[in-house]
Amino acid sequence: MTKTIVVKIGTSSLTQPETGQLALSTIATLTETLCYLRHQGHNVILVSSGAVGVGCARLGLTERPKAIALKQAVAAVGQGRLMRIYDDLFSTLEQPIAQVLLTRADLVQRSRYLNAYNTFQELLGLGVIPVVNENDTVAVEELKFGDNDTLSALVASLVEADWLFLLTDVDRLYSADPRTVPDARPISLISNMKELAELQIQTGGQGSQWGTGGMVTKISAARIAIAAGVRTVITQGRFPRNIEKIIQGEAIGTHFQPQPEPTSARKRWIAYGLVPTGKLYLDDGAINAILQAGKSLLAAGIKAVEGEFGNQEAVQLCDRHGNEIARGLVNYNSEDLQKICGCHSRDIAGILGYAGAETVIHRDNLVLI
Ligand SMILES: Nc1ncnc2c1ncn2[C@@H]1O[C@H](COP(=O)(O)OP(=O)(O)O)[C@@H](O)[C@H]1O
Ligand SMILES: N[C@@H](CCC(=O)OP(=O)(O)O)C(=O)O
Repeated sequence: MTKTIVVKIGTSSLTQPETGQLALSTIATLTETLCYLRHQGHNVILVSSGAVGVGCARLGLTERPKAIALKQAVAAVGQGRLMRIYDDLFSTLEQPIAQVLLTRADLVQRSRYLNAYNTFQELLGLGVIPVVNENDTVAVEELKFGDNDTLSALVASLVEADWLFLLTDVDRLYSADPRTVPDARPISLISNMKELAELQIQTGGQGSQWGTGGMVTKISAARIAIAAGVRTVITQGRFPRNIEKIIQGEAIGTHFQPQPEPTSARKRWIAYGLVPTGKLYLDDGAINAILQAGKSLLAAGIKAVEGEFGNQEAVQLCDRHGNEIARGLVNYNSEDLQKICGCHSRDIAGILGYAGAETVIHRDNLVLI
C-alpha cells in the first residue's frame, strides 16, 4: 500500500563533524534509499537542512554565523550547492526532485497553507521528491520555523503523512544527552505524550556544533506529528537504509506512536500553523470546562490577558503558572478582552457597547495542546 514518508536530515548527519565538509556517502545512501522507496510506490518528501552548514564550508567559515544577515547570506550560498548535489545524485538514478523553500508565513495564512498542500499533492502525483528547507535567506526572526524538525513535522501534518523520520547524529532518544551522560537510558517507544512527560527526558543544550535545536525540537516535532496521526521515528542519519528496515517492522531508533484519533486538519492549522500573538490566563473552572467537558471559553473564566491581538487571531490558553493547555481563535481583540475578562457573557454588550459573540473562543476553534 502506498505510504507517504517524510524524511528529515539534519546538518549533523549531512556534514562531517571534523571538517564541516559534506558526508558524501551518507547523502548518496540517502538518495538510493529514497529512490528505492519511490520504486516501492511510496510518496517521499525530503526535508533537508544544511544550507548554512554547506554555505559555511563553501566560504571557509569555521563556525555557524550568529549575525542574522550573515547567516541569511551564507544560507543563500549553501542552498544552491546543496540542491546541485541532490539533483546530481537523484538524476543519476532518474528520480526528479523539486526545491520547496517555505517560510512560516506560508502556513499562517489559511489560503497559502492550502496552496502549499495543493503543490505538495501535485508534486507527489508527478512522482517527484520535494526537497524542502526553510527559506532562510528571507525568513524574518518573528516569523520563522527556526528549526527543520518543526518544519518537517508541519509538512508531515500538512500532507497527512504515514511516517516522519528524524535523522540525526545519535541512534535514538535517551533519558538524557548521551554525550554528557554516558549511562543515559535508551528509549525505544513512546506510546503517548503523557508517557513522554513521565519519563522526564533531559535534553541538555542546543545540539551539536552545526545543528539547531538539539533534541528539544525533535521531541516537539514528534508531538506535532503524532497529533496528525504520523508515526515518528528518531534514528541515526549515518545509516539511511535503516528507514527501509524500520518500515518493514524492525525496532530501530525511538518510535513515537501516532495518536489514535488525529486532530482535524483545521484544528492542526490553528494549533501549529498559526503563530499565537497573545496569552489568556484562565481560572480552574474554565480549565476544567475546556479540558474535561470540551466546552467553549467564556469571558468569565479569564483572569488576565497578555499581548496585543486582533479578532480571529490565535492565542495561547494558560493556567495560572503560564503552562499552555490549549490554543484557539479569539472572537475579541485584546483591547476589548481586557475590558470584559472575568465578566458574565450577558454584561458584554453593556461594557463594550455592541453585542459581540457569546463565547471568547468557540470550541470549534479551540485545540488542546
Ligand atoms: N535526551 C537526548 N537523547 C539523545 N540526544 C540528545 C538528548 N539530549 C540532547 N541530545 C543531543 O542532540 C543532538 C542532536 O541534535 P542536533 O545537533 O540539533 O542534530 P540535527 O542536526 O540532526 O538536527 C545529539 O548530538 C545529542 O548530543
Ligand atoms: N534551515 C537551516 C537548518 C536549520 C536546522 O534545523 O538545522 P538542523 O538542526 O541541522 O536540522 C539550514 O538549512 O541550514
